[in-house]
Order: sequence, then structure tokens, then C-alpha cells
Amino acid sequence: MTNPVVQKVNPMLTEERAKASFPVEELTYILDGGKFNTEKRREIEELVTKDPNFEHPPIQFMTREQQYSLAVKKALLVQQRLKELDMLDDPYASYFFRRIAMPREVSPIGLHWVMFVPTLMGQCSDEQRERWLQRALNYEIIGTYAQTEMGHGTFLRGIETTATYDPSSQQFVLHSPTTTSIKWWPGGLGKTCNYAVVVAQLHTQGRCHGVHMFLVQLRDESTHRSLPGVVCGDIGPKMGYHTIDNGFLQLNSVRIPRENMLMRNAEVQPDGTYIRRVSNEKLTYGTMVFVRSLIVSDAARGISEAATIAVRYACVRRQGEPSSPGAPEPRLLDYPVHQYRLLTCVANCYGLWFASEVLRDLYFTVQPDVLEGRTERLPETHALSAGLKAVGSNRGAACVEECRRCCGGFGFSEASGLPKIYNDINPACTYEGENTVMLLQTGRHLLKCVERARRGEQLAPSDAYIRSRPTPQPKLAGGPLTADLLLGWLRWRSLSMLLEVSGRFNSFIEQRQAWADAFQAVSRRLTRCAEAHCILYVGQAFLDSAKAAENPKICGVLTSLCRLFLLNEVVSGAGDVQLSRSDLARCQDAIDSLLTELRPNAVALVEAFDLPDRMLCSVIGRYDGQVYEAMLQWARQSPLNATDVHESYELYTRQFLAGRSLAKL
Ligand SMILES: CC/C=C\C/C=C\C/C=C\C/C=C\CC/C=C/C(=O)SCCNC(=O)CCNC(=O)[C@H](O)C(C)(C)COP(=O)(O)OP(=O)(O)OC[C@H]1O[C@@H](n2cnc3c(N)ncnc32)[C@H](O)[C@@H]1OP(=O)(O)O
Ligand SMILES: Cc1cc2nc3c(=O)[nH]c(=O)nc-3n(C[C@H](O)[C@H](O)[C@H](O)COP(=O)(O)OP(=O)(O)OC[C@H]3O[C@@H](n4cnc5c(N)ncnc54)[C@H](O)[C@@H]3O)c2cc1C
Repeated sequence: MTNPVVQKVNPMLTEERAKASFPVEELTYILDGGKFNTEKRREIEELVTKDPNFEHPPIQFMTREQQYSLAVKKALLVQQRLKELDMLDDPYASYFFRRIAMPREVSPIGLHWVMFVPTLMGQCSDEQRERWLQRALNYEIIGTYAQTEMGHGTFLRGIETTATYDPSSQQFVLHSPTTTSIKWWPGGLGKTCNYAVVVAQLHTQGRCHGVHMFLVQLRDESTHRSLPGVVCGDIGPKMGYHTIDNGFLQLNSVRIPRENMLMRNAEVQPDGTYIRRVSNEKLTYGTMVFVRSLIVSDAARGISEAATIAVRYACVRRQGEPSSPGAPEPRLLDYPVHQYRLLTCVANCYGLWFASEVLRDLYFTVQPDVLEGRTERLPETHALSAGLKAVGSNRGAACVEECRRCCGGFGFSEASGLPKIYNDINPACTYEGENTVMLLQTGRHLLKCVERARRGEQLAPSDAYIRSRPTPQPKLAGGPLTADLLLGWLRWRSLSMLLEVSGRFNSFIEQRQAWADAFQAVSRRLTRCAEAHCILYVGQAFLDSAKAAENPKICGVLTSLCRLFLLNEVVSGAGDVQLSRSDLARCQDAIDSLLTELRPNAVALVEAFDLPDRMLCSVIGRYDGQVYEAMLQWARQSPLNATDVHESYELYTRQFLAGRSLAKL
């Protein structure tokens, strides 16, 4: 563990830690992708922890302006430190440095490395890369990704910003023709960035060629003042994300050179001739596919943090009727229903964690081909990244919220660290494609897979089961409820639901409904099919990772946790298909047994994530379990406690008590 063993660890936590049935450290290596990575991560965490420049009072006691300003300082300091340590080219080191230096504090320059740089990499011609990429990687310029407008987020083709080519000056004129066309939301756009990739409708020679990307300078590189024709600012306070300046941008006939259109896939020649280099126009959406795959892993990390806090707290919090006179009150973790609430979150976390690794590998396998214009596996990658982004962030938000509620009133206090995690995960349900819309993309792909399977065509690996013949429902009563059997049931469920919806869709088509109308008619059911497909993917990734563990004890505990995940899916999906009462009852019994079996490993399973106190920022989830003293210390830092009598007493309360009118004050 990276946590320094403090002098007095709560004995209830020590007792729980001693119950682990497997070597926690070895599971940490698996989660980190190897011992080497664990050691590197810990070195980085130690560097940041020892650096006084990253020390400050809890940000929850600061105003939004203070939070933003501090976040800018820390984000830039991180870059300086990474440069000094020669770690800028190491994505793993950079990621962990940022994560520990700014735990769940969204970086004002986050969009630069999450979307701006990846867009330059994926959408620039080789020449353009030479010109801009190195400057961006060196942080000589700071950029964002400006796509969403006030009037259009989901429906990308409806974007109104125009980029009209003027051959006489060989420039594009970027313009926001309406109020609804004002860019709204891009992270860091308000105050921090000086450049943006702007998504706009390309017009040349009197024709519109649809959405394309343009590099637009927004602010002067030395004064940081907005350039003529550029009106931008912060969009104001949000539900969370206080540390980042999501912004607005109005472009009033702003001129940029022709060469600032990102030209990897299409080009406008000096005379205005439009040339499309690749046939698949969806390649313009490539950055979103990449970021969606990151969101799955971020959701798993969010649950790991919340679950670590809530499980530790459940070990030290006593509440309820003692089992006998004079006995202590039970610990929260002793309640089976509490075990269920927490352990299913832990199971979701591991499932998403392993699935995000498989998805990441798929993305990096397919991406080189895509960059060369070979797009055969793009539909599968898009469907999986969209669907898993939705399932991951939905589950992420739901599990973090469940962990928060598991901590009772303290979970509502910022001191727990849980609201901060929730507010960081929740917007992922909306950004990078609202979740329902993303599930519909996956559903659309699955419908097409059914058609292709009927025609006898090959399907991509994760869709291949759609080619299998419909079979009777696998029986769950009888033999042992193994993970393989449960996964087989989920595969059967996914296929049955899909065939049912596809049959319904085809009957609408046979009744001569338009494709789009038939799609709308089945859309509600289709989102459920998309979820079932993604859950199958998660379950498969989970089971494969459990089986791959060399240590039999780790293999055992991961397989049990995976069974809990799968059983919970079977039970909650019982209404999607008709699961018999006896099968359902067996699954429920198996869940109860698994809770008893896994309970002694609850702390070990969350502590395998190896999250230092600095990362959790939680009074109730601290390594030493000394919750109550720390809670009092936290409250003492509240600015409201700076004086015994608050100024509002003199201003208002005293007047009120004396019967004077407050109206004129
Ligand atoms: C600051 C951060 C710091 C730290 C965080 C750390 C980790 C977290 C990681 C990152 C998150 C951080 C910040 C996030 C900031 C947020 C940024 C944004 O939100 S950017 C804006 C994102 N916007 C969207 O996602 C818009 C959603 N809409 C769409 O994607 C599309 O419009 C939609 C898919 C809905 C439909 O597109 P449309 O043009 O209408 O397509 P059409 O219907 O014509 O055709 C569909 C056709 O195209 C295929 N397709 C669609 N999308 C893709 C794609 N991306 N790739 C490949 N193919 C695609 C689709 O399957 C269909 O194909 P067929 O015709 O069926 O063959
Ligand atoms: C914190 C945060 C950060 C962001 N950062 C960026 C950024 O850096 N750059 C950027 O460009 N954008 C950014 N966005 C914008 C984000 O991508 C959009 O909010 C998102 O794509 C949804 O678009 P919208 O807000 O216009 O919602 P809408 O598209 O108006 O959707 C509203 C609701 O309608 C539903 N809906 C819409 N269309 C359909 C349909 N066809 N079928 C069924 N239901 C539908 C949706 O499911 C949703 O529930 C950010 C947003 C947030 C919240």
C-alpha cells in the first residue's frame, strides 16, 4: 500500500484486512497491468505527495473562481513537472501524475490532451501535423474541441456554424449565423484556451459538404486577448466541474487560412475544388470513438474510489440493535443487504475495469487501419465504444450514488469525497454523446448485424454470436451455476431479445414503413438490446480476466465476484425474457451464498485498487479508519467557523429579533 501506516489504525479495519484470502498486492499488479506499472504509479504518487506545491486546503471550501484559478495553476505545474522528469512522452506516467495531483478535479487544460491533441493526430494531413502537433504537444498552444452548439449537440449534422471558402483570399470565413449556432460547452474554451478545433459546415463553390474541422486561433498568443470577431467566455456554474471553464464561442466572420482546414480525409484546393480522400465520412467522428473508450475506464475508476470509501466506512460504522445485551452495535458490513449493495458495486467495477482494457486494445488494434482508410472494423468499434460508454457511465453514476447512500448522512457531506466523485462521473452520461442516443447507435448496428447474419455474411468477433441459431432457454436449475453457464444465459438473452426486436422491425418494414420510422417504433426496446449486448461483453471480459489470473486464490475470488456480477444481471434481466420462478429462486439463493463467501474479502477487493488517501480525499474512507476525529477537524475548516458570531447576525438576525423590518436592509 502507498498509504503510510499511521500510528493508530482503527482495529475494526485491521481485523477486516486480516481476513483476505488472497494476496492483495498480486491483484493490484493485475489491475495495473503488471508489477512494473504498479511501481511506477507509486513512485509518481510519492513524488506528488511530497511536493508542497500541490498542497492546499480542501477545494470544497473555496469559491468557484478560487477553484478554477488553483486548477489552472496545478494543471500547468503538472506539465512543468512532467517535463522536468522527462515523462511527457509516457502516457501512463502523465495520466497518473495528473490523477494524483488533481484528484477528481477536472483540469482546465484537460480537453487539450483528451480531444485537441488526439484530433490533430487523427484529422491532420502529415504536413499539418508537422506544423501544429509539436506545438500542441509542447504546450506552446492550448486547445479545445468546439463541436456542440446551443441548438445542436446530439444531431451533429444539424450544426449551424459555417466555414465558407473564399478563393480570392484563399481563406475560410468562420461564422456563427444565429444565436443557436453559438458553440456552448467546450471545456477550457471560456478562459483557458487560445486555440480550438471548430466543427463547422463546409461551403465551397456554392455547395455545402457537411461537417468538417478547422483549427481556429481564438486568443492572442502573448496577451491572451480574444482576437477580432471572436466572442468567448465561461458558461457559468454547473452541477459539478467547478474547476473547468466550459465556454461559449461566437464567431463573427473570422478569417483563417485555407491550410487550417484539417485535411487528412478531405481537402479544399486553392481554387475551391472539394476533394474527399476517403469514402467513409464518419472518420471525422474519430476522436469521439477514442474518448468514449476512455470514459469506460474512468467510470470503473470512479466506482473503485467510491467503493473503497464506502466499504472501509462500512467496516468502522456501527449502527443498529446489538445481537445480545452488552454486545456492540453491528457494523454496516454485517448486514446482508449492505453487503449486496456494496459488493454488486465492486463487481460492476471489476467488470467495467476489465472490459475497458479489452475495448482499449480493440481501439488501438483497429486505429492504424482506420488512419490508412481501411474501415472494416470501424462499425464494431463505434458500436462498442458508444454502447459501453453509455453502460459504463450509467453504471458508474448509479454505483457511486449507491456507495454515497451507503454512507448515510456523511455521504451527503463533501467531507466524504463522494459528491465530488459523483459530480465528476455523472456528466459522462451526457457528454461525448448522450447515453440513450449512444445505446441507439449500438442498437442500430445490432439490427444491421441480424440482417447480415441472415444473408450468411461474416460478423466482427464481438457480434459473431448473432449468427448462431436460436436455441431454447438454457436451464439454470439443476447443475451448478457456473460463470460459463450464466454467461451462456446472458448470450442467449441478448440474442433472443435482438431477434424479437428485429422481427418486430421487419414486420414494420413489410408494412411499408420507412426504415427510420420502423427504427423509431422499436427504439425503446432496442436500447435494452444494446445494454444486454454490452453487458455480455463486460461479462466475457470479466470472466476471461478471472481465468487468466495465475494465482489460484485470485482466480477463485475473481470468479466468485464475476458470478455475482452475472447472477445480478440474470436476476435484474429476468423480465426481459421469461425466466422461470425456479430458475430465479436458484439465482437469488446463489447471490445470498456469494455475499457470505465474498464478505471477508470485501476490504481486500477494494484495497487492491491501491488508492492512497491523497487520491480519495475522504474523511470517512481514510486508510486508518479514524472517521469521527477527522470529521470534526474537517468541519473546523469551514469559513463559516472563522468567527464565533457570523456577520449576518449583526446585519439581520439581531434586527429581526428586535422586531425591525429587514425589507430596507
Ligand atoms: C477534461 C477531462 C479530463 C479528464 C477526464 C478523464 C477521463 C474521461 C475521458 C474523457 C472525458 C473528458 C471530457 C469530455 C468532454 C466532452 C466533450 C464532448 O462532449 S465533445 C461533443 C461530443 N458530441 C457527441 O458525441 C455528439 C453525439 N452525436 C453523434 O455522435 C452523432 O451525431 C450520431 C452518432 C448521434 C449520429 O450521427 P449522424 O451524423 O446523424 O449519423 P447518421 O445518422 O447519418 O449515420 C449514422 C451512421 O454513421 C455511423 N456512425 C456514427 N457515428 C460514428 C462514429 N463515431 N464512428 C463511426 N461510425 C459512426 C453509424 O453507425 C451509422 O452507420 P450506418 O449508416 O448504420 O452504417
Ligand atoms: C460537462 C460537459 C462537458 C462538455 N464538453 C464538451 C466539449 O468539450 N466540446 C463539445 O463540443 N461539447 C461538449 N459538451 C456537450 C455534449 O457533448 C452535449 O451536451 C451532448 O452531446 C448532448 O447534446 P445536447 O446537450 O445538445 O442534448 P440534446 O441533443 O438536446 O439531447 C437532449 C435529450 O434528448 C434526447 N435525444 C436527442 N436526440 C435524440 C434522438 N435522436 N433519439 C432519442 N432521444 C434523443 C437525448 O437522449 C437527451 O436526453 C459537454 C457537455 C457537458 C455536460
